[in-house]
Amino acid sequence: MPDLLLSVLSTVIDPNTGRDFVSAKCIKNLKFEQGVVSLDVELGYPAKSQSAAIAAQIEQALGTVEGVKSAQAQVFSHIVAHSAQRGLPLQKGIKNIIAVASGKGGVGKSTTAVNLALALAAEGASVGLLDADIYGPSQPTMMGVAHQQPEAVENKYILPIENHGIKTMSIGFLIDTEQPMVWRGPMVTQALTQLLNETLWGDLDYLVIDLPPGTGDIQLTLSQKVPVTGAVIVTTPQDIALLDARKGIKMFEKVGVPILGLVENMSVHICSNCGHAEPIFGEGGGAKMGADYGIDLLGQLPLDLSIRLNVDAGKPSVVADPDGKIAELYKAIARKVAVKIAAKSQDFSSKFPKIVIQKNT
Ligand SMILES: Nc1ncnc2c1ncn2[C@@H]1O[C@H](COP(=O)(O)OP(=O)(O)OP(=O)(O)O)[C@@H](O)[C@H]1O
Repeated sequence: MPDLLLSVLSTVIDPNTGRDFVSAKCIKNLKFEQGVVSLDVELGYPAKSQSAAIAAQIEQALGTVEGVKSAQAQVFSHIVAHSAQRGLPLQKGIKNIIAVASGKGGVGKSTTAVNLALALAAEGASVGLLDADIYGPSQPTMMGVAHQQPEAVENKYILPIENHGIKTMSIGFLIDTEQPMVWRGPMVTQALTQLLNETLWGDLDYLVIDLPPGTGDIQLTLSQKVPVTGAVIVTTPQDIALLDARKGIKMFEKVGVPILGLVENMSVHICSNCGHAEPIFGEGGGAKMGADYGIDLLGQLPLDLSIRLNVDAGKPSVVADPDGKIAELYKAIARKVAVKIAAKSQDFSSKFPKIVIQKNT
């Protein structure tokens, strides 16, 4: 019987990965007793909003097998650590780091980063958000923690600020944003490494880093020093933003950080009066760029007043309207990001070449 059950299960396709649950090694503890099948389904990514549907899909397939009276599937997620660029040692307690970047400012990188972090948490993961955007640290406002100060522990560590179910730390808490950029620039890499290392994050499945916009020295150094599992690039459909986004892609390629995909923000404007959709910044740019570079388009967000109002109010769309259309778009992006990470290597060996010094005899 178990063989027959497994062969039926091997025809059931996971809607998130496109693979069947058997070859993806998700099926555990399969039991068959007196006509009752029970099994665990282990997913490598968080998908709380879909676990009931996945269980139903599996139970229904098993229910068609002759001799099966009932089937019960328990769906849960088990998120593991994946290797970072060039075998950089991982951050203690943090399984995966996702960098959110953009080629230029103002394309909605921070809005995407915060909603992505909250969507991963809504899907059941433990998540942290590190705001490294030196030009305009906006996460304290977006997360509704603008006037809070992180507490120091033993004069050595700092506690992240918790709200909406995730832990947030911002470079805005450390640097003086009133200081001219020329002062802040050289300090930022050190301040950021310090923030990453000295924040008591606890155990995290994912840490989302909101990088500063652009592709200058700061970004390059950060993407060399921070062990990143993968990067998400945010762009608007305008040509110029896409040109800048191309520079972002090149930068990550240079330092060996895998690109998880592209988010096209402000894709279309939906008129709040008549519902008419208008592609103000052009159409299809993200998809075309994705195709040119072999990068996936993870999702498209409309230019929607509620997205701005929600982040301004410190309650991003994923928490302000968790079952709404916008939250659904962010959750779908989050699942795609997590699925892509789950498919990555778990080989933690260093990719640096070994240098052997031989003595001449
Ligand atoms: N899809 C959207 N619909 C409507 N408004 C949006 C959308 N995405 C972002 N915004 C708004 O656009 C502005 C810029 O967004 P955000 O701060 O996220 O961009 P950024 O790329 O991180 O900018 P910076 O480079 O300054 O850090 C914000 O006021 C935000 O609320």
